[in-house]
Amino acid sequence: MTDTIRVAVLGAAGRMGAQTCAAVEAADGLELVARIDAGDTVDASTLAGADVAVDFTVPAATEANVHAALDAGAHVVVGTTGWDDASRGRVSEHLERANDGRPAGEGLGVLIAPNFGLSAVLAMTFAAKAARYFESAEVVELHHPDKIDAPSGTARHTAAAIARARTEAGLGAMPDATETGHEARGADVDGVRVHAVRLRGLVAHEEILLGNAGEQLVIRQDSFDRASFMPGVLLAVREVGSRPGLTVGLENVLDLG
Ligand SMILES: NC(=O)C1=CN([C@@H]2O[C@H](COP(=O)(O)OP(=O)(O)OC[C@H]3O[C@@H](n4cnc5c(N)ncnc54)[C@H](OP(=O)(O)O)[C@@H]3O)[C@@H](O)[C@H]2O)C=CC1
Ligand SMILES: O=C(O)C1=N[C@H](C(=O)O)C[C@H](O)C1
Repeated sequence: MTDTIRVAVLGAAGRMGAQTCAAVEAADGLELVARIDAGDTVDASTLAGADVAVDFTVPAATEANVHAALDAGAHVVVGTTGWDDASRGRVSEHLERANDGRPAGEGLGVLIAPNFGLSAVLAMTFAAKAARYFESAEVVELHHPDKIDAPSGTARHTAAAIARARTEAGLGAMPDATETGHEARGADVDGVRVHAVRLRGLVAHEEILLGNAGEQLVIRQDSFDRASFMPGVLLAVREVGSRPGLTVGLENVLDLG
């Protein structure tokens, strides 16, 4: 990369995309070279020489955007939700092909972060650390009602990390005597119950409840404004070029992983 990092924003007219364009324009050492939105093609021409493409679009479009940006030779930072093992695997394979033969450390990178907010990244990290000590754990995510996916990507990432920690600690299934009304118990993400609230006035919030006999730990984070995501987005834009391959979660960039 040159000294100035050229950035293209995909989903530029959206809530996160618009805020990201403004943050990039205001940041030292970054230059906004393209605003891409629904209906636009993603290729070398529309990316306009971008070193890094930032995707805040929709779950149905994000994977194709990443492949297209990689084909155009750009690193990619992804905030969009909707990723699973299969789609992440396809991106990993694409990166292996694209980076084959490049000198070590000079390959393309993709950084997918379910949440760029520091409070959210820390809440997820703390929850994963605490999980092994509690018999029960449930996740509640609360968002603005214009959000199209549920549960949130953050809640899925949190629940998956809790489940991994429980498995590593040899914990079994959580106690739950429910016999009727299973639909009221939320989504099951790797054996962890996740509940989604949609409420006008909210932005993005998460609560992780951890319980033992006679005690409870509640870890809560609140993004009251999308400004909370911007330091993480800018950090990812600056870091992705020095992280060839696929990185999932900003905790890895912050050395919290
Ligand atoms: N990682 C993080 O920290 C955060 C992640 N998110 C996630 O980011 C995503 C975007 O959220 P948000 O900004 O609120 O959503 P918005 O709906 O406000 O923005 C999405 C934008 O993407 C556009 N778009 C749709 N399809 C394409 C496409 N194929 N190529 C380019 N642009 C397209 C939409 O256009 P149109 O409206 O015309 O369809 C819209 O302008 C969501 O998945 C959300 O969960 C949100 C906040 C923080
Ligand atoms: O749609 C949103 O707003 C958000 N989406 C991400 C998610 O699904 O986790 C991140 C944050 O929660 C805001």
